[in-house]
Amino acid sequence: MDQRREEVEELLLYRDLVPLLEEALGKFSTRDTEEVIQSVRTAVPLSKHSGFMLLMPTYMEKDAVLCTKFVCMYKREEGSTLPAVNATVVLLDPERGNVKAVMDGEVITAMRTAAVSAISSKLLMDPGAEVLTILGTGTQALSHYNVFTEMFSFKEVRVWSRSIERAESFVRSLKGPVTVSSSVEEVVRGADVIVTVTRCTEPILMGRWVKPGAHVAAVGACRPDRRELDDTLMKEAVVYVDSREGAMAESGDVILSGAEIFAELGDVINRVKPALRNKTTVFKSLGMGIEDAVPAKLIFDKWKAKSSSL
Ligand SMILES: NC(=O)C1=CN([C@@H]2O[C@H](COP(=O)(O)OP(=O)(O)OC[C@H]3O[C@@H](n4cnc5c(N)ncnc54)[C@H](O)[C@@H]3O)[C@@H](O)[C@H]2O)C=CC1
Ligand SMILES: O=C(O)C1=NCCCC1
Repeated sequence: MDQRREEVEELLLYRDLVPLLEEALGKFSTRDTEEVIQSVRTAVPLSKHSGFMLLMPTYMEKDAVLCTKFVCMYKREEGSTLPAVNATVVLLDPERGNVKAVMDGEVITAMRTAAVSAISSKLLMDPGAEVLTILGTGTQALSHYNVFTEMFSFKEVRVWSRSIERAESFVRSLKGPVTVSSSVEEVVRGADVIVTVTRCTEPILMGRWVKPGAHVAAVGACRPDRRELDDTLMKEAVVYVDSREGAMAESGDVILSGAEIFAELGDVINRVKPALRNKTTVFKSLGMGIEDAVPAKLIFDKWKAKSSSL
């Protein structure tokens, strides 16, 4: 079965995905190999094309899910029409090893990443949070806007892009009211939740601008030499990650700042570590195979139910 983008879009809904991902993050953090086997992903450099291919195999024995994603990420010049991220998700039968489904991975990557950031915010933001800021105006910015406005009731949403024209054009594609700026400082001052979804390689978010007690979901800078956040923020905030091993291998913000990792999101879900909502918190997201395996099973099960009812 070959699931195209439109089909994935039709079958994958945040209201189904978010609780399943929360459960899966908890299972991952137990490190029980009967629940989840997922090593740090393999990164193959595509030097000629300024990119990487990431291979992300995952096995969830109890849930009978065997899955892998191939995702290629590239540095792109501004205005390039080529994709920055291109992904395919493959679901296999764990008993026989045959391929059950090949799915377009772009929507899965966009939605599951945003859903995990929303879970981090649900767990770690001030419950009275009113102001959301999104830094970036690409694919992830849109999926984050969609799930954050579906799950929470922010009074104000702000968006930043280096180009004010791009920010304005992004905002025109959204439903609700959003303010825009080309100054990072202006949009992050006073924000309760800040989402960083850029392809920058040097820090753009400075700790001195961040309101004490704010929550930052840091999604870009997924290579050991890339940054989105400065040392002040990384060292002053309480740092949560999706996977400790992943963050120590791949996150420039963690590795180069020398910041200490306090917990995985799954530790908070499992109540092994506290959610320090009154402190400034950073969730450093890198993405993990389990976050693709969960939506792949969900999409496949829904597709099967739909097909058998026809
Ligand atoms: N943590 C995770 O699970 C995942 C992380 N990512 C990462 O999230 C980031 C965003 O991904 P997409 O939205 O798919 O990319 P995109 O290309 O659609 O959007 C990137 C945004 O960053 C901006 N940008 C580019 N270079 C910049 C720079 N030097 N400084 C500031 N802004 C810059 C662009 O104008 C655009 O608004 C990327 O770094 C990507 O690698 C993507 C998928 C999953
Ligand atoms: O988890 C993923 O999928 C990705 N992570 C880092 C950037 C490319 C996609």
